[in-house]
Amino acid sequence: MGQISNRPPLMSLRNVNLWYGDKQALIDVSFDLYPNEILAFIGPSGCGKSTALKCLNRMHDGTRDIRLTGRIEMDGQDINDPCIDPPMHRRRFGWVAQKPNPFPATIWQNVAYGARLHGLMRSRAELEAHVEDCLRRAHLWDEVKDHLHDMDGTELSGGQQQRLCIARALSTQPDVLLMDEPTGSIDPIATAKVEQLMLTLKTDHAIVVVTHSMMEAKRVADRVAYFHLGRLLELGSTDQVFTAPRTKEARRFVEGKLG
Ligand SMILES: Nc1ncnc2c1ncn2[C@@H]1O[C@H](COP(=O)(O)OP(=O)(O)OP(=O)(O)O)[C@@H](O)[C@H]1O
Repeated sequence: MGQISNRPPLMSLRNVNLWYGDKQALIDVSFDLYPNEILAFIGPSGCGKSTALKCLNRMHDGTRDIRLTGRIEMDGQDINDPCIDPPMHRRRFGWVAQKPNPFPATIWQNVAYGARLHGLMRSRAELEAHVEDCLRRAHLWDEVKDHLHDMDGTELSGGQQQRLCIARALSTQPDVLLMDEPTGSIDPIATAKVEQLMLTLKTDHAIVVVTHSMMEAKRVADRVAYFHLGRLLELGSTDQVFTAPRTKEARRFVEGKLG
């Protein structure tokens, strides 16, 4: 499945099937996720990209009428094993949604929340330094440093809000960032900033990004997974999937003939 480094995979999915009630949304999906890579999920609407993303951090837990078979491992351990504590598992992931969704709270509180919830910092001074570090890593510090406590996250521009959400996602010191169309509702300049940020963040995190933008996948992804009607039809280097797709469905999609 297109190993990209000598390091073992951080996550492995094997023969994963998922049903919403009677409807099967994922069919026999297998792939590995490596540390420090950006893996993009592409494919037509409704093909299972977001569903696959949510399997990684067990975001489906608690959703009614869902059934999952197959095996999902992280660091070699079955993530759905009863001995895994779901909140502890979820802490290893940062989630960034399409629409920026900061909490209706100050910029500082938005970023401090995750670290506080999980008791990650030992003192107020450590927490202050951590909030600054997350905001710097999200390329937002210089724009907000004078308004950490007197401005709500919701008062920032759309692009700034999305970088705030990324800073918030970094707060729990995740191994993996899951991004569901992170530039889908921001303007081109803000998009360029978020894409640049993703390329910086992969030095410390694996990133899985769902995108409808072929250009974005080409600009940021190391590997691309093409989903089609619930199946992962093709997985390869970004260059291979875009220049020499192996399946006719992926070829039609990257040529813009299948939406
Ligand atoms: N909570 C749910 N309950 C029932 N069916 C669902 C649910 N979520 C998704 N589905 C269905 O599962 C299939 C896969 O949906 P999913 O959102 O994963 O696709 P996607 O590739 O991310 O789509 P898009 O690109 O439009 O966001 C679709 O047919 C969708 O209607």
